[in-house]
Amino acid sequence: QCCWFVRDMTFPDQCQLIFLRFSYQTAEQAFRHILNMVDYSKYVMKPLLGEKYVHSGEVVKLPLNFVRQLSLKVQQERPELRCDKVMDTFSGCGLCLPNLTQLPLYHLRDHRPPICVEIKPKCGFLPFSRHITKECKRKVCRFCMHQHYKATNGKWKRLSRYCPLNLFSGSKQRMYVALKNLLEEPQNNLKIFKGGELIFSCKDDAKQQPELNDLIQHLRPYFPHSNGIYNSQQPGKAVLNEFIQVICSALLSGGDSNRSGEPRKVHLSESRPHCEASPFPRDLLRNGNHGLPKDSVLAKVLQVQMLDNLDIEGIYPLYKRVEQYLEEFPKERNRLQIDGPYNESFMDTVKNCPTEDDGSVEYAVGKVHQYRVAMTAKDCSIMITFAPCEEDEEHQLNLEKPRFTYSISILDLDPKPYEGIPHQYKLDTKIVNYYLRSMQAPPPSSLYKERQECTLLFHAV
Ligand SMILES: O=P(O)(O)O[C@@H]1[C@@H](OP(=O)(O)O)[C@H](OP(=O)(O)O)[C@H](O)[C@H](OP(=O)(O)O)[C@H]1OP(=O)(O)O
Ligand SMILES: Nc1ncnc2c1ncn2[C@@H]1O[C@H](COP(=O)(O)OP(=O)(O)OP(=O)(O)O)[C@@H](O)[C@H]1O
Repeated sequence: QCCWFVRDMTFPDQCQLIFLRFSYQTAEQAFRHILNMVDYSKYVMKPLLGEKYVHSGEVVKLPLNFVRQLSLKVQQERPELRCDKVMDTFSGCGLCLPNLTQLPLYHLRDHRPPICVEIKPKCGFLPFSRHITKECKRKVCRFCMHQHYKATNGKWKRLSRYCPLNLFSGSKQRMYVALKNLLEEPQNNLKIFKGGELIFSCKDDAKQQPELNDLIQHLRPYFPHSNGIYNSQQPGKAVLNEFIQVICSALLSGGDSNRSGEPRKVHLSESRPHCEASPFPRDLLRNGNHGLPKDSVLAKVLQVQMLDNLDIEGIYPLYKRVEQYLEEFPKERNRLQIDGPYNESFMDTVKNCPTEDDGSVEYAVGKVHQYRVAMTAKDCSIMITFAPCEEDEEHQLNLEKPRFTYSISILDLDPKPYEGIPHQYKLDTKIVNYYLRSMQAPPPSSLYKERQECTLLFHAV
């Protein structure tokens, strides 16, 4: 089943679209831009992240009258946070994608529609570049530092306890904590859909808290045995426990097994594996070096994020080298593929960039390309869609009970603009400075949502 799709909304119908919000001088330019996006997804992100996770979509032409009507409808229903965004109603170009909140070929054998969990995990490692000048960047992750800046500038009213390093740790306990923290304070990092309809996300009114009890009611039919067998005092919590475990299993599944049947693990991070801003018992952190299964969606995303091995502090001088060169030789912009095309040759530069700086513009361009690709992976989302399945179905999550069929995709794989690098450099400084300042005067505890006691219950998975 597909639907008309426009950013934060879904419209049940026959097909699915995302409209661009950029404004162009000509429809031709808009068409070329959207084609560029599809090529980037197809020739760069898909080979890096894996065929099975990426859906590149198809550029389509639409009647302008239809686009205008749709734009009016969207504008009325847009969440307040996104009211600064507008749809392109002039070019008539759109991107047609499968509806990832539904399962392909899932015909409602069961009365329970698919549940889809969308996670925007953000950067899952601590930078290890020698170019870093602020020591705190080696100890506290960008997401946790950024929370303080976002709270100060009013993007969010409360701080999130979610830490990407816990999610990407490969440790079930730390992943559990990360997902629990996302449920407590979803911000723009967690959305949940049921049958394609959004049922859980951050509230439009940032002061309001998302309703966990409503979510539990939605999920209860999917985990019927949690209602009584264990934890009979708190069946709601048992439902959430099981739900989190299903998400963890999906995030760790990869289908790649060595001879013993255990998934092969990769240890990607060269930096310390935990963030000092995320309180987690030391003994649990010491308890084994987990790593992620090689083909898991988290390993794929982290691997691409780590193409940023110089950090913005190392990239900015290289960007300036490129800028200086382009000032002298403006026609070289095309040869160096600064604005695409995103094809095999662009991908070659990303993959085969030398490790040592030889002072050339080619080295600088290669590192800048790698950085931009890593930025896409730091801002993408993962969608896990699952539904109850029958015993003999493929792609089952390896849980004793209940059984789910599932599909995992990575979305929002737009190229990040080359011109955005100076902004990234300034933002990095601001984030660090706000963090250091807020550490001198620690934030009032009211900035955090009150902690709810939540028992960790583990099943064999
Ligand atoms: O810079 P960040 O880490 O704040 O990420 C931006 C996101 O903010 P977040 O921190 O996830 O709330 C930001 O998310 P929102 O639109 O604010 O939900 C965008 O994804 C932005 O990308 P773009 O500039 O629209 O292509 C993102 O910008 P990029 O840095 O990825 O270009
Ligand atoms: N193929 C899809 N199927 C179902 N829902 C989707 C699909 N693509 C996107 N969405 C939903 O729409 C939201 C916005 O999509 P997306 O982030 O790709 O748009 P964007 O314009 O690039 O946004 P941003 O400015 O935040 O990067 C996603 O967070 C997701 O909830």
